[in-house]
Amino acid sequence: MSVEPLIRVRDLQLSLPDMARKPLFGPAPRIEILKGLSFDLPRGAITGIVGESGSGKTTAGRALVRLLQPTGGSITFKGQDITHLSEPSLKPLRRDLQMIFQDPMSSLNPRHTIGRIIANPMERYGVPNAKKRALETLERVGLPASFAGRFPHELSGGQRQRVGIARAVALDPAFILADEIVSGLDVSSQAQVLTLLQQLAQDMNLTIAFISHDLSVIRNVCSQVIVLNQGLIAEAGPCRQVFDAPQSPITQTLIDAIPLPEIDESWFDTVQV
Ligand SMILES: Nc1ncnc2c1ncn2[C@@H]1O[C@H](COP(=O)(O)OP(=O)(O)OP(=O)(O)O)[C@@H](O)[C@H]1O
Repeated sequence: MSVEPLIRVRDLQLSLPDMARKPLFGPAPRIEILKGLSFDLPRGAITGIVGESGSGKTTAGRALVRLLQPTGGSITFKGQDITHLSEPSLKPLRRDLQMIFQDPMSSLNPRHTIGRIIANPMERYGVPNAKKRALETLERVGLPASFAGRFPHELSGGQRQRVGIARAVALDPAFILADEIVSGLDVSSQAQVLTLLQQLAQDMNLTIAFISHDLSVIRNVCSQVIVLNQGLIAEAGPCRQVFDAPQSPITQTLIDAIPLPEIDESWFDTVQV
């Protein structure tokens, strides 16, 4: 018997009004952004969603957490069809569907302390001992509890991203959408944040959709990958399989774009041949 995935997506379609082409009178024509995506997000797995700019990654992610309303197909979460749920009906599910964004500086309230930023959502959901849990969660993401009294601008980019992760995991969600969360970080901070995310996913049995335009990042953290191209799935499968034997020219192009590791060319001059 196969295990039911946490999220099941079937023939997902989404169109939005194209305001750039709106006539003076009458409605704007619609632009088709997602043209029929079908995939599963297995429980406890990190699934990479990759593709060139404009391929529909962010739109697909926002549809998954129902920040956007699909125009066709279905999204099933824990066996429940959430495709057309109204905002009040979605409310009890919101705690389970968390997000981490690319730019933690703009997603963290600059006037709130780190402790408040992590405790606030817990208090909203009536989680007991929110302040104590906020301190514990800070330590869980590798930051000292004393950071609770600091403000976002007093942290480095990598530390701020850890706060973004802490705020999401403090709610003990089932699913996290991570949209380009390491794009703004230097390479060593990137590696640390990715290791943390993997560790948390394992410890907490989190299901994560990890959006990135960078296949090399996906390769390091994800067990399966979905390659998007112009609102369609170009290829999907276990990460290793997709990397080792890409079936789509789109995937091959993304693989070819991965920069080679830097080579110290002075080394060649010292080698005796
Ligand atoms: N609100 C909107 N109105 C009209 N078109 C939109 C809207 N949001 C996105 N689009 C278009 O939908 C397509 C997919 O956008 P999306 O942001 O999902 O792509 P992406 O793969 O995440 O790109 P990037 O890597 O650049 O963030 C793009 O062509 C974009 O211009």
